[in-house]
Amino acid sequence: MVSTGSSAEFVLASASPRRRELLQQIGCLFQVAPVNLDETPMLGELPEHYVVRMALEKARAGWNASREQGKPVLAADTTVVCEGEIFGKPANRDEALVMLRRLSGRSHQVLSAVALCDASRCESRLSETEVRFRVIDEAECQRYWNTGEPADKAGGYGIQGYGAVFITSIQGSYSGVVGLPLAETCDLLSAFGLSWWESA
Ligand SMILES: Cc1cn([C@H]2C[C@H](O)[C@@H](COP(=O)(O)OP(=O)(O)OP(=O)(O)O)O2)c(=O)[nH]c1=O
Repeated sequence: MVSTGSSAEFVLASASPRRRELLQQIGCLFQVAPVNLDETPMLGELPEHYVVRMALEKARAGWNASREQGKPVLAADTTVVCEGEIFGKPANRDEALVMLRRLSGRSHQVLSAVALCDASRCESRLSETEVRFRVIDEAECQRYWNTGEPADKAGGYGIQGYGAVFITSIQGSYSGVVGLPLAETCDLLSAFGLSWWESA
């Protein structure tokens, strides 16, 4: 449950409703305090490096903003990788349509990193999932944009929404594609002595 005050075991440094819902799904007690960072990849940065760096930077920024509470801070980053190229959240309709056309009829990877920081350390875990799209035609790309779903999602689609109709196979972590890989997240929480469904 999202809790306020002393019952929260950690802080989630994220504005993503998906990350909140996934943590609620496994019974975590946490509070939410989003951070705002520049998410531009560095020139030539490898996708794996980028996504882990972003998750660690968000968790560190969250820790710095709330350190007086002394609670560990969890953060995550999700990116779509198509033919080696990083697809973040589309800036506008045209960018979303370019992404959807590129994803059509081929496989891509979804990388999700989760990071946890406290006073003494910051650690991260990385999840990689292979997702295959069927062919999507131009009219479908445009109709999909009009649903409003692509705008705030890496790669311009949501597996948990209408976007599911494009997906013919997935190998890896469903929760990782949605934005927070739960097996890796629980491993990280355990490493810091934090619980999940025991608190439900
Ligand atoms: C591929 C995919 C991404 N997404 C979302 C998860 C993330 O919220 C978003 C990727 O952007 P992120 O930059 O990882 O996260 P965010 O900006 O939404 O939130 P914050 O940085 O505050 O934690 O895309 C889905 O919801 N479904 C999907 O199928």
